[in-house]
Amino acid sequence: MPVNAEVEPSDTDTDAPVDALPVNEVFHSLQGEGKLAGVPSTFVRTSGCNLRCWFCDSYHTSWEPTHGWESVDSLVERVDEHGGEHVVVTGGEPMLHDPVVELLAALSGRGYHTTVETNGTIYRDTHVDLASISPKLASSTPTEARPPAGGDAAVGSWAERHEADRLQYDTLAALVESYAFQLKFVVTGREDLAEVEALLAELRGVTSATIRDSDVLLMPEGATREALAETCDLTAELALEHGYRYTPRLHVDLWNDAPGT
Ligand SMILES: C[S@@+](CC[C@H](N)C(=O)[O-])C[C@H]1O[C@@H](n2cnc3c(N)ncnc32)[C@H](O)[C@@H]1O
Ligand SMILES: Nc1nc2[nH]cc(C(=O)O)c2c(=O)[nH]1
Ligand code: SF4
Ligand SMILES: [Mg+2]
Repeated sequence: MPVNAEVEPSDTDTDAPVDALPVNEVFHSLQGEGKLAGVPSTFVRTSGCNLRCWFCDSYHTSWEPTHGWESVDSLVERVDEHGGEHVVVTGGEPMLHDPVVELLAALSGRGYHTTVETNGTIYRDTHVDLASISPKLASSTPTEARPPAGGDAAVGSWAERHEADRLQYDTLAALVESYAFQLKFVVTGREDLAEVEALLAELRGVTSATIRDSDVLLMPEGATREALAETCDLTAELALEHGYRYTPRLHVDLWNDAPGT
């Protein structure tokens, strides 16, 4: 059961087929972010999210979700066709969907290393080799003055909903206690670091897991090379100042976040 079981699979069809996931894309690329940056990986991108970051680089899984329904068996077959050792399950928010549990168990059973990219608001008891947790800071909250960057969807009630739901310490604690993890924060400005520090102090206070500074990654905000160029120098400076790790966004550097990368 998810820790916060009241989360609804918002923005996904209500007539979801059993054992199927709403899938936006499956592709093979280099892991662009985090401790495994540079590792060839097959990505399964589910659609639908319980949050709405203004900067979301996957607009068609959050603000205007699109997907086809695909069974776990069919997804495993498609992953097998790409080959390799590493699979990244991402979204949208992949932990929203019940069949993600079976998908991760099946991938693990076939010997894949699994990374789950998650916003850290929903816990699932399943097989995860690396929980790549990206808790959302106040600077991610959409407002009328800061609407979604990837399209013209209306902010509407999402300002309040995102703000209310973005941090769930019981869920973050369950994730870091259950799985090998990284905590990956999107940095938009210097002011974000006070919130990172406060969040880590709170989380370290409520969990028995050890959170090393080297498990904390600062990632510059930017869905394009131009946007990244504005934030990467400051993010590197902040990583050095605070003793945290810097993570690049290799897929943006290499391919400008083109579809399928
Ligand atoms: C699209 S999200 C999907 C997984 C999950 N919903 C989450 O937010 O962690 C994948 C990763 O991209 C990051 N991300 C999204 N938009 C970004 C942007 N404009 N700049 C930098 N990172 C971004 C998220 O923080 C997360 O680490
Ligand atoms: N190459 C590449 N690496 C990634 N790492 C995390 C991604 C994501 O969207 O979750 C991502 C992505 O979209 N592409
Ligand atoms: S939580 Fe992830 S998928 Fe959802 S809006 Fe934010 S970045 Fe996009
Ligand atoms: Mg991405």
